Amino acid sequence: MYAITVEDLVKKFGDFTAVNNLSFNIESGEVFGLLGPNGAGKTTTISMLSTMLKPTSGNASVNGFDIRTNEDDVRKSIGIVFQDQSLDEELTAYENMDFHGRLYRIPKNVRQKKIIELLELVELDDKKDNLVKTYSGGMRRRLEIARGLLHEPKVLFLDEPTLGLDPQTRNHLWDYIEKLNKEKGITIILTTHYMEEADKLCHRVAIVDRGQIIALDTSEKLKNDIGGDVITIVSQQKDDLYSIIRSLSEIKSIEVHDNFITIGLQNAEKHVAKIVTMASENGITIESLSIHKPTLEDVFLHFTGRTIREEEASTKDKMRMMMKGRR
Ligand SMILES: Nc1ncnc2c1ncn2[C@@H]1O[C@H](COP(=O)(O)OP(=O)(O)OP(=O)(O)O)[C@@H](O)[C@H]1O
Repeated sequence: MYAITVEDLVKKFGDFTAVNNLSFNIESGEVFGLLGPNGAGKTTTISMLSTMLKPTSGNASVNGFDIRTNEDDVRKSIGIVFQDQSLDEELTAYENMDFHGRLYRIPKNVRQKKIIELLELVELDDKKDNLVKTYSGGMRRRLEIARGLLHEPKVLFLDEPTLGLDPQTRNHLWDYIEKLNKEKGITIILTTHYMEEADKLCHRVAIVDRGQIIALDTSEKLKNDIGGDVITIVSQQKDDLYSIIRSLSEIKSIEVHDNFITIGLQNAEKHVAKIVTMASENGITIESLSIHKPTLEDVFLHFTGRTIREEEASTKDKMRMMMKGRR
């Protein structure tokens, strides 16, 4: 059974198309990732699915409810944790949860029990009476996730759940997200520009670029399609090198980029000497050469010819954290 169906979904802001004809389905109980660089249209997509934004055209349903005509039922059946923090710093964790539970009109006795159970799940029960302003970034994010689950949604939307968190806290949060999915069977749709996050957490990944899905499958399958290993060669004479080695039968894929070539092939270490010899015999200088197992970055590069621009992403992280610090 599908928790989410999306058909030809489009969102335009004036002349600009932020989401361009997306179609995909998410199985009930799946952890599904939208992976892509900043501005790819990930947040816009989940904003439409959570009924915070109206689509320009197309159809989608969440838990069987139409996002255009059945907004209230969609909202009641989902939990949302968006990028911008929405906790009340001057309240305790328990009070933040309680306030949310009242908004959803959860009866007091059920509410009290559920709050403790969820705070235990994210291991914040012993800090429940501390003010949120004393919490670390990771604790706040855990609390937001617990709060998003209070009304027992079947589907949870997480927009960049670990944005700006340090690697250790990020790992920790991944464990909670996995636990939620396994223990509670909640369908999770998350957006991320961290490839390791999509790789680690998601059963299937949709790689999004410029408003479109450019690849969708399990991370394993996406990476296997590139070839068993990837050789990256930096050379000023990349075009010459390309023409010399392109017809080697062991090469599964070969692409020329700005100042380097990527080659997908099985058992790279067996063939690398031959490639270097061919280069040298033809007077081609290799500046550097590396071999690695394919990552989702390679998949992105393969489909778009660009990298996911981690640098740009991390600059944006820093800006966001600075803005949060100022509040
Ligand atoms: N309200 C809006 N008005 C005009 N343009 C918008 C609006 N919201 C988003 N956009 C544009 O739509 C594009 C997609 O934005 P979106 O936030 O969905 O990207 P994203 O993949 O989630 O990236 P990020 O992680 O940076 O949020 C961007 O170019 C953004 O500038």
